[in-house]
Amino acid sequence: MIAIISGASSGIGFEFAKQIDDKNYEEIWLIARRAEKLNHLKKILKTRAKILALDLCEEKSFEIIEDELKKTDKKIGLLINSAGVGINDYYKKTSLEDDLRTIDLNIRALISLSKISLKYLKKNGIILNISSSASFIPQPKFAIYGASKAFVLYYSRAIRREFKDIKVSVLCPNRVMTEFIKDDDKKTIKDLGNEDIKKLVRKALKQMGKKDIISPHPLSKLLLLISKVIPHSLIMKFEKMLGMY
Ligand SMILES: NC(=O)C1=CN([C@@H]2O[C@H](COP(=O)(O)OP(=O)(O)OC[C@H]3O[C@@H](n4cnc5c(N)ncnc54)[C@H](OP(=O)(O)O)[C@@H]3O)[C@@H](O)[C@H]2O)C=CC1
Ligand SMILES: CC(=O)[C@H](N)C(=O)O
Repeated sequence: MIAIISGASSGIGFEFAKQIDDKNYEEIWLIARRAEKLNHLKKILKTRAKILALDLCEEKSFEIIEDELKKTDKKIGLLINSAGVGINDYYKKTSLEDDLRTIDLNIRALISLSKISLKYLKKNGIILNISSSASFIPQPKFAIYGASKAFVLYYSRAIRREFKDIKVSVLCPNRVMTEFIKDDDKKTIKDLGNEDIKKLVRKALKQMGKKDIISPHPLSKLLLLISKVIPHSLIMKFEKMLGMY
């Protein structure tokens, strides 16, 4: 049985790889562009790792992954779609190229990897998609990213209900200090909701498959609740007053 992690070269994907190291997978497949970071991770892991240094914004990467899956006799026990990008800025300031890249990675790559994996997932295998607390309400000054994560949330919840033999969960972290967070983003009110990456991943591994939405941070939980009971227009107005956009 193998585990596949996209976005394994840093941040949340990297932490997942470390924490599943003792979970009896025969192999962990590590996907991201930076081969040197993946090689470093491979050296740390006790489990045999396969490095797939690929750009998931390129179609041919998925052919390569599928070829590898065809070659192995092992089934997938766990697929973690963690690769993701996002630019925290006003829509008029981001380039179209970056906007489309966000969609390509956060949406197209995630559904491509999931679709390819379906045939190779073992009975009761798990797909864990990484969305975000930014998926709960529209995100002025983070519009494309927030919308891409709303896609991941809705898509994951929907397909979970279609499958009998595959478990799908969606993780919605609040804010995690990884390479994702740029220096300019660091000092905001969002700092109040910073997650401990180890704790986040530990909880996700415990709840994946069993729970539909996994949102361990108390602020994430609160935001999810608020997003269900208070009109989004009012929440965004409040965020404006707090200077969040
Ligand atoms: N950090 C945060 O506050 C939060 C993050 N998230 C989500 O968690 C996920 C992981 O983010 P995080 O770990 O924080 O960020 P990082 O920037 O640390 O990790 C992103 C990962 O995606 C990979 N990646 C980026 N572009 C590509 C590409 N074109 N092809 C293949 N891999 C790519 C990167 O590897 P490489 O550069 O080597 O290709 C890296 O491994 C993302 O989906 C993010 O949206 C959700 C909520 C909060
Ligand atoms: C980067 C994230 O996804 C985070 N939840 C945020 O909204 O800052």
